[in-house]
Amino acid sequence: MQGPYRSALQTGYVVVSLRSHVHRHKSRIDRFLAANIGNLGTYAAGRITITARTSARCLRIQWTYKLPDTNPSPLRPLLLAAQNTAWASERTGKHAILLCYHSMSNSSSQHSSLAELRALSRIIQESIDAIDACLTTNGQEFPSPDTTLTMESEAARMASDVDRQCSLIVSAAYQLICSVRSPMASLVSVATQYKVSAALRVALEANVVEALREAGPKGAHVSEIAKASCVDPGKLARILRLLATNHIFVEVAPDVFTNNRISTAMDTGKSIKALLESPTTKYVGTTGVAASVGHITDEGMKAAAYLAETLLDSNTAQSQEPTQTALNLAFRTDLPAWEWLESKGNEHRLARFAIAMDGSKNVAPPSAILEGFDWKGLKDGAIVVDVGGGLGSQALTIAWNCPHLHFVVQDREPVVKEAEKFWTDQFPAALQSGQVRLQVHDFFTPQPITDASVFLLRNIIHDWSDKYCLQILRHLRNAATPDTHLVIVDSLVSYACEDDDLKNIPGAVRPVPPKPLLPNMGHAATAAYQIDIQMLDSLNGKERTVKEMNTLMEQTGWRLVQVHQSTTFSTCKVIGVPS
Ligand SMILES: C[S@@+](CC[C@H](N)C(=O)[O-])C[C@H]1O[C@@H](n2cnc3c(N)ncnc32)[C@H](O)[C@@H]1O
Repeated sequence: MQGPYRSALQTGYVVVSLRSHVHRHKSRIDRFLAANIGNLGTYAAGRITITARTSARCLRIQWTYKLPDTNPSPLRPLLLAAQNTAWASERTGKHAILLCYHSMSNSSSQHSSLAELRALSRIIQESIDAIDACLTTNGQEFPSPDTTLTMESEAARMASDVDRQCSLIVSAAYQLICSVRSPMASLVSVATQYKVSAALRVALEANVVEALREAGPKGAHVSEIAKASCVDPGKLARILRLLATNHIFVEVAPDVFTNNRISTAMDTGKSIKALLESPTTKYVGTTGVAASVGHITDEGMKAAAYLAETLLDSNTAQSQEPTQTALNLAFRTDLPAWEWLESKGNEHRLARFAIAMDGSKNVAPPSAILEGFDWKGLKDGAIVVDVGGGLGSQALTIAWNCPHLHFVVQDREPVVKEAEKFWTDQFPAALQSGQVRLQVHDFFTPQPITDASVFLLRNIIHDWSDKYCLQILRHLRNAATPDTHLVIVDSLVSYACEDDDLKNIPGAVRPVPPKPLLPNMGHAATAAYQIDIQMLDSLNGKERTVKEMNTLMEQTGWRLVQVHQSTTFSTCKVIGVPS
């Protein structure tokens, strides 16, 4: 045994340190591994495979690996293959030095938890390096948190490679926080999160973002900001301080606040004068982000407050009915959420919800609806029915990109009225030419379009319990031709553990994130699980797993043929054909 190996073994580590090309040392490493550790891995100049072992006490391998100039992605196979392995890389010029720690079965728990912290921090570092490489290649800048948000300036973050690395960072960073913060502090932090939500709604309704925009880059004292509403300045300062402490707004001097990138995401773009003159049209003509924040922090949060009462009451615990939800309890109504939204006194909520739904397309890249299904490959004049299409914003994106298709956007009567205004504003020619038709239709009744090429259901299935989804899907199946495709667009939720059962469904398996991240990407995926609870508390609906979608299809005469996975909210696709 040569020097460094022997001394490392004596201290509980094996160190293979190679400062030049790996392949030159292959036979030496293989001999060493065979003699000391067994068949741990094979090496080649451009490719490294590690097989996880449980019998090794502890292995640390350090070697140089020649990287392409810009992209460190060849490191990924190593990451995926090295089960139970925390890893990291540092880029040094054209070479990366990888450190790979193989957990020891007899290592102390204190040591392994520190190794986990290091592993998480390395994932963050590696992802930043990868973002750096992508942006350099694309000639883009990463958007600074201190700048004002525009959709164009988000383009760099939305590029799929960058988006994936950002998700890894979010997942690792939150796991790191939960690992280092005291458990009591973590629980209290989570239990009091609703205070942040409540404060956010105050800032939204008090027109703070718009007041700060008008104040300019130096910001404004809270006594000025408070003039955009009737909120007491002293109380508003406390609201804004809580938000600034959570990186929404910046307190630049005592009681003086400015906008930042996150706060400007809910800028309606309107003047304070216009907002005060016409508060009911606040969200009209906006991106929908402010409307979403309003919807979630108003009826969403109030409904969630009654979740335990609903789930633990034996009268409602097993219910699949949209009239026996936490929202029903919170707002003391017997109406399902859709009818409640349409009832007198809720006009502002209905309008806000429609705009929020339309704006949800901005959370994902605009092209998200176009991915995972071959819209362009549909024949000339093929009919796409956007079932429960809301204003029809998905149909609009497809129509812009596929002028050879025809569309029928169906919804409830009050929504269709809103949709008429939307299309008249956005794409009047499509209405005039008949390329797009708006149709009042209740999807619990027989489907009138019997020659559709596609039935599109975006954010519909998640609104309903199984009992009702079966009715919707059966009506569509009865109206389908043998060539009709069913395209369900929703957020597919994964288990928070590994799931080997998906391998037989094309497209269903998601890339496995590096350990020790959770297999479902943890905090980076949390929005889907939060929306799942929103579906539960307001509709008795749910976000589903691939298997749950498959079961619904099997029971209604559809056969699941393809899944298109995505980590962004409401952009997964489950595609079926008549069975
Ligand atoms: C969550 S929104 C989704 C809207 C649209 N698909 C989208 O992705 O933007 C659900 C839609 O279902 C509609 N809806 C609810 N019940 C319905 C019914 N019985 N028949 C038709 N549409 C209905 C609602 O009015 C609402 O527009």
